[in-house]
Amino acid sequence: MSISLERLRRCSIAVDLGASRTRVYLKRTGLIVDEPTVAAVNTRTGAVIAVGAFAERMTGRTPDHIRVVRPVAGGTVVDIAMAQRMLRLLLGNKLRRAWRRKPLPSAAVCVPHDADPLAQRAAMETLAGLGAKRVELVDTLIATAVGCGLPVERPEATMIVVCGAATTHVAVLSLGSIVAAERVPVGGETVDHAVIQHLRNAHALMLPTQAVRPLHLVLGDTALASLGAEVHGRDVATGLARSVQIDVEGVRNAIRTPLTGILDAISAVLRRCPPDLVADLADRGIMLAGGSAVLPGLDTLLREATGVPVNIADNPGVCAVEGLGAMLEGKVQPHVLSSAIT
Ligand SMILES: Nc1ncnc2c1ncn2[C@@H]1O[C@H](COP(=O)(O)OP(=O)(O)OP(=O)(O)O)[C@@H](O)[C@H]1O
Repeated sequence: MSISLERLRRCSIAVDLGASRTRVYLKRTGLIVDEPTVAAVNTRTGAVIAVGAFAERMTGRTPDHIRVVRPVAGGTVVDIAMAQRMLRLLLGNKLRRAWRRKPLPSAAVCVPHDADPLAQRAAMETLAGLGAKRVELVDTLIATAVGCGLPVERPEATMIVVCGAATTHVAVLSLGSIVAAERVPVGGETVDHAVIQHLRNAHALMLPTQAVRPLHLVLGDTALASLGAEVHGRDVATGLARSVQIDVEGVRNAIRTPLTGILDAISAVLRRCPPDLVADLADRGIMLAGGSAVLPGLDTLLREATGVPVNIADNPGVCAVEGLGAMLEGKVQPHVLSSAIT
């Protein structure tokens, strides 16, 4: 995936279509959309009745004729038509105004490092269907590294761990390009399922998916965690509503188990790197990005297992689209990404 920085500067919007959230950056304006990648459809009429946060709130609470769908899975657009309808509604007037200013615009879109030609094509068609005359594809890892403000242009190793909803990417970058990268199917959703499974086994309680995030917030705050937390769900046996006081340590362990997959990916990447680059990482450490970077205990787990410093990016969820935005605005010097972007 090699594209020209000059062509990127001609793009008017940058899009990051994630399995969990969709982010859009409009040139000279900034981030204009940061919403869940969700649409609610009336199956009788085929009409999209809600998108984004409103549609996400409907999950698990809809009557038979309303279906909540996610057009992106694992970083790949799986339903192009639905992704276009969702984007159109999320952008609304903002898109029309931008399109009016520049009638033949180009758009840039992030795609996973290992996206196959079909996945790349799906991302291009999604944006082309919105009226973009040219669509530039940029590796999500490069965009995220730029968005985190990492000195990727230097001849020394930088390790980035991008922990999203469905997947985590681990990569070592040097001289503006990716030396080694690995993807594991572990992310925020995997952790949510592990927590739900734990409460089912330990407390015979079925927890709604939307109740997991408040639990993460409690676990991430030592003072709140020491007070414990009460969760509401459905009793597995009786089917009735029930509340339980959770065992904080048990939930923490449940979260830690799937996260060990990320450690395996880090080891695999390090094994493929030349020794000089691995030595650099002892000082520079690991940069954690992606929405799940703030999962309680992830940074500590990585720090303890690798023995190197681990930093969480500021606004970890939006690093990719902000990095892409910086390329559109011409804030990235050509020498910075000389080998990844020609
Ligand atoms: N405060 C938080 N605590 C725990 N998890 C969080 C928090 N904020 C976001 N997440 C998790 O981050 C994930 C979303 O991350 P991100 O926005 O990077 O996803 P994405 O880019 O759509 O996913 P992918 O990269 O897999 O396509 C969700 O699974 C969500 O549960």
